[in-house]
Amino acid sequence: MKAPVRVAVTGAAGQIGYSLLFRIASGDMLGKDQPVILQLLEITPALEALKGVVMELEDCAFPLVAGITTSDKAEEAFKDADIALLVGARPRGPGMERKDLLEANAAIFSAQGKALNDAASRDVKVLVVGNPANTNSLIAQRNAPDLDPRNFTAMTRLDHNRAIAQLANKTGAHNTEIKNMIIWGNHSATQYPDISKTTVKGEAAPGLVERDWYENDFIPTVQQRGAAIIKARGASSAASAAGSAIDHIRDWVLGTPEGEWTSMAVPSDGSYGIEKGIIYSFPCVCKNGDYEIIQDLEIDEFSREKMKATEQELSEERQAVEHLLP
Ligand SMILES: NC(=O)c1ccc[n+]([C@@H]2O[C@H](COP(=O)([O-])OP(=O)(O)OC[C@H]3O[C@@H](n4cnc5c(N)ncnc54)[C@H](O)[C@@H]3O)[C@@H](O)[C@H]2O)c1
Ligand SMILES: O=C(O)C[C@H](O)C(=O)O
Repeated sequence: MKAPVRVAVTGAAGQIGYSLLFRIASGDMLGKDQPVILQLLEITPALEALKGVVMELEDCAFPLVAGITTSDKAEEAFKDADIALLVGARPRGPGMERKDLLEANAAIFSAQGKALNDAASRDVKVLVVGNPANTNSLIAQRNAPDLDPRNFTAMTRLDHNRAIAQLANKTGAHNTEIKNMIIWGNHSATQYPDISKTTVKGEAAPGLVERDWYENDFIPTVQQRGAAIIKARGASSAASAAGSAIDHIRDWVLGTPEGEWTSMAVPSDGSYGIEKGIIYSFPCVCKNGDYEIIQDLEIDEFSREKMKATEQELSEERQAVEHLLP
């Protein structure tokens, strides 16, 4: 039996939490042979609701759950955490952009960055889901100077999966027959879903769809999918967001499939001329518990412009929270 992995989840009584926890507990994230200890963080008024979620987790009698703790103190929830899923934050409502949440949510991520710095495992892998995810991840990272800055990531896997689903619908292929999608940049309406390197059943995707569909249907649909779900559901995506968080961590820990990449928002190292330090989504491969940005992909003028626009937005977000970046 493997030693249990400590997984901290914030916002554990929220809508994403309600889907995410059960999938982690069932082994979807770290494997069916990997026991987990769930360390759940909520704000004090939500602890009662969290108690109910824990009762349900207990009632599933999951073989892989080696322990569950709850707390309203970040240092307690992050104690020795190997993985931290930072979900707890305010979601947007209709008519809002994700960056409208920056002010409301930024304080959460500076406090949680400090708590991770003080309490988590020195190798903790951090995924920020709470919006605006990329810049919240930057805030947490900069408040955790003793941790590896590369281990602070944000989620664009949902956008990646959405893009695959759109292209699968259009081409009549199955999701699994679509490889090497790319989401560049911010988890926002400026993100750039790029199919220029994507294959569908081994064939280059750009040759299979009309350019007009790609530019005027596919790209805006993926960019606006979060808003479309809020409009239809009256609440932001939850089960699909949880599923993508599972995919992001699973690939990071257990590796991406041979010959394929995924999209992860990670600290830019200057690859593709993107400003160093911002948390920007790149095509990444994962191996041995680490990720690497795919290098040397050819970038045409159309792509360059779109990559720059989303970089620009992230630079502006960074400037807006400068006072929270020690
Ligand atoms: N990156 C993505 O792709 C993606 C996708 C979907 C949602 N989101 C974002 O995820 C976040 C959570 O969404 P949700 O639908 O679960 O929201 P929700 O309101 O249902 O749940 C959020 C939970 O976080 C808790 N919380 C608030 N402040 C906290 C703190 N300081 N510490 C711990 N917990 C805290 C709340 O009490 C609540 O239970 C939102 O910001 C949403 O916009 C991101
Ligand atoms: O769109 C939102 O505000 C929620 C989430 O970021 C999403 O993409 O579904």
